[in-house]
Amino acid sequence: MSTPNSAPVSSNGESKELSELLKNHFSTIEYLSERFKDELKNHLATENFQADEGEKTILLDLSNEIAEAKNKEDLTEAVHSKLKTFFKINGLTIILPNNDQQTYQIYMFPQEIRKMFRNTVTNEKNSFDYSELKPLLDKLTTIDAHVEVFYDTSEYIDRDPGTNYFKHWFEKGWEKFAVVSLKMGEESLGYILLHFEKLSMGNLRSNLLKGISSQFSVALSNINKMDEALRRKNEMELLLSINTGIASLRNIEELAKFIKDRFKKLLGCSHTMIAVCNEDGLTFNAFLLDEDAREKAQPVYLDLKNSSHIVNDTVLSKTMQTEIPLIFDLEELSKQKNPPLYIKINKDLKQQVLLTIRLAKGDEVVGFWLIYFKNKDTITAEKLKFIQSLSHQLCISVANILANQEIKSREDEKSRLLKFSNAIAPLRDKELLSDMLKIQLCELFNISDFVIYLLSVDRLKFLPFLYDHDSDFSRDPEFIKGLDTWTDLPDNFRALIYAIDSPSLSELRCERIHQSQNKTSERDSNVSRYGMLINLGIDGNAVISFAHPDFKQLKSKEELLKSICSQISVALSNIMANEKVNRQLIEIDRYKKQLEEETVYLKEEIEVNQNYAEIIGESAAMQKTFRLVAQVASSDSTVLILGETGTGKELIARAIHNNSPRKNKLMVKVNCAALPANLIESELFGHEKGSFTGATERRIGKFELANNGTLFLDEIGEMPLELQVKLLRALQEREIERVGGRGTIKVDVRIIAATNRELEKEVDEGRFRSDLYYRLNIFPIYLSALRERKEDIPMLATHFINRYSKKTGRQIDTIGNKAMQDMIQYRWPGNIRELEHLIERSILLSSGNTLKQIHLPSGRPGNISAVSTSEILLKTIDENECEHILRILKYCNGRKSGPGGAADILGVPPSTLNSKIKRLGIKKEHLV
Ligand SMILES: Nc1ncnc2c1ncn2[C@@H]1O[C@H](COP(=O)(O)OP(=O)(O)OP(=O)(O)O)[C@@H](O)[C@H]1O
Repeated sequence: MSTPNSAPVSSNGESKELSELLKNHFSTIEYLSERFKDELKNHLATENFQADEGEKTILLDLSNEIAEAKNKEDLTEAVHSKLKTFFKINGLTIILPNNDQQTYQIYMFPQEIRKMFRNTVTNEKNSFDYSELKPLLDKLTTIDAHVEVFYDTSEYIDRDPGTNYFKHWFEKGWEKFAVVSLKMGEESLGYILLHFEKLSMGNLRSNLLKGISSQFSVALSNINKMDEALRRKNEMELLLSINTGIASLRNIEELAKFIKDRFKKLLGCSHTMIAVCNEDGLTFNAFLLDEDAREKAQPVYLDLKNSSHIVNDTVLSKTMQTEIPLIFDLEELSKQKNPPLYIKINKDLKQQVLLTIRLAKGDEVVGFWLIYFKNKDTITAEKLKFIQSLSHQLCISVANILANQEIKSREDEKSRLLKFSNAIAPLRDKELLSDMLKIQLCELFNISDFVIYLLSVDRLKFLPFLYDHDSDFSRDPEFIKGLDTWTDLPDNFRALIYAIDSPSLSELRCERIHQSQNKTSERDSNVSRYGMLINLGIDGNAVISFAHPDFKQLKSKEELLKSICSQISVALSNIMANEKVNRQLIEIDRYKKQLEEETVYLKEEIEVNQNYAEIIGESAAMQKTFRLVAQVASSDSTVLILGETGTGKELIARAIHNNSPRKNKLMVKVNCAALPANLIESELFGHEKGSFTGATERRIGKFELANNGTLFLDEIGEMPLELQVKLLRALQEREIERVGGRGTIKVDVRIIAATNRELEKEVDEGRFRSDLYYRLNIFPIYLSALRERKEDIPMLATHFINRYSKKTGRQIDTIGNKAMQDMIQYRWPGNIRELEHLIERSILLSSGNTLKQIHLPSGRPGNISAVSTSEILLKTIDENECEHILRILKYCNGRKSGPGGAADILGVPPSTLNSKIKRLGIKKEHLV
């Protein structure tokens, strides 16, 4: 027959074997029953004792009754009735050893006696120490029992303080007792105590007593066997049901419920705990804690669960060495210095005994089962055996659950990694990646903030690359300043970086890089910084630094963190590659735009050069101008060209540029009057993408475009005051800042400015900054109005007739006298531009080879010049200009643009005319 140890029920696959086993048990019980009667008879027949016929009859009679006995109670009743008849005993007690063979139990009383004592004495749980009866039992052993020896009950009263049985007997008047030893071979099965009142003491007739003892012993032995078989059967059944139940458990909660529902009552324990050894083999973690204990011992109890404990204590190290359950006295254990938490908690919970058993798969110790009892007596040898059997089932269940947990956590980890990867893979923008990393890292690791630093190849410098935009340090000016700058690593941080050769979690407790991060950590002293190296392949390395309140918790997720860092590495490499491509695209785009703009300028230049190839003028004023141009051209000096509109300021500016060392670079023109005030800054200095509404792309400004060339600021007098400051700064610093840009850009530009305004007057009236005026007025060139150098008119007229004849395909060789006279008399408020335009127009309207008529404004030649000199002297240039524009507007019926429109006649672009109308305050009503 198998024992629970030799046939542990370990899996469903073995249940067939169990059924077989149970069948065997049943047949054993039946077989034993049948054998019992035969054995008794044989025993009597083979026993070599002298008995008379009467005794034999009694014995056979008893034998029959005993044979009918199904259990110990029946047996007791049978023996009692016979002994009462033959030996006139007053009472009978049967003492049986407990399984430990160390203690005994007054196991059975006949019913009659129980009634007699009104059930004040029972046969339940009344073990007493062997030592109390030792002298008596020793004597019995030596004299082999079957004797007529009477003992005084009174002598044993004091030896039995726990149960007081002897006291009861004595008080009943049973002053003597005799002992009959029950034996099977060498095995002691127990004793029968026969109680007598002194007077009724009779002859014990030892042969008969010996026969009864033998019969009783055989019967008891068989009943014991039957009981054992039954016990094993029950145990097997229980194990089978536990096996079936436990095999289906998939998680800790189910196991906890199973233990509570199935084991606790069975074992009679208060609560249990399962501890699982960690991979290091030196520590364990509470795997399953009984909720009954949890309710009583919060929150210390949770500490037990959330932290690792050392296996090498007095209890668990012993438990580890053996497969049998061990029993510890909690009182004793708690006396040791710094007892483990699981001992302390349970001592406080008033537990008396700790029973431990290891949970092992072969030689591998998976963990421990700790069972707490309030009372030591509840633990019986059967329970110990049973617990040992259960431990195998439990170990399998725990191993299954751990394996499930492992599979689940791997699956979780995989799906987290997948989720993380899906979340960051499509991101090509640093800001978006930073925000996504913050969300993901928070969710996965509960981090407070993070920064990713790129490390230079020599690991001597670092650059903050991605960071948590919500963190305190992201607002720290020191941190912001370092964002675009490679900075030397602090010594302590460098040492740490050198120490990390592969990605692993490191504490950065003393190695914080930025002061602001220190501040964050100091404010919340529970938060420390940690770091991990990120391998970027050919791009070198980076370090992720983050704040976290719990190193242990973080450490437990180190593997996941490593995987995440690998993913981050891919994302960083993508971003860096993307940034590189973007930078190159921007650069290409910039070159493209520059080329486009340069092409436009070159085209203009070709066109303008055709116009400006020849500067006509023989007058003294023009000769003076030519000299000045020659003087200043070769230098880098700023030139200020003054003169009425159309006097040739731009022409002179180009002449200066074309004769300067910068002639192979661009001369870029900015018409300060033609641009809305809010766009001039962007026009001059450029802008970054998104710096203002409409700035959909980054654009370089005229300053950058004119780099190494000349910037011609036409109509400088129209520049708004607020921009004059910025212009002045650019001229002084020789560097500009794009609108919305972060840094400054060095430029090497020669400035030529022009205006038809009297700048000094503008300065006096506060419309022009004096400092800018002085900055510009380094080399002034004044161009006289055409009316002041009328001697140039014939040459200019001839020049323009030639140009426009060719252009229009007309063959005009000469100009009629009248037309020439008209032109000389005319005042030319629009100066040479007006002359040029009138000639072009007149050519178009003429016929024949001679230009006979010049179509002067108002159609009345010379009428404009018919004003008196005194009238002219009393007017300012602005008043004069205002009047002239008004006159032309009226002439054109208010039409400003298009051929024959006011701008066309005045020889200015419509935008210039508009700004002049605005500046001079000309309104529609003035035209009436
Ligand atoms: N001395 C000159 N010889 C030939 N053409 C001239 C001369 N001066 C001016 N022009 C012509 O007159 C026109 C106007 O000249 P320009 O644009 O240089 O004048 P401006 O003073 O800059 O005018 P505004 O102040 O309105 O900008 C141009 O077509 C230019 O070629």
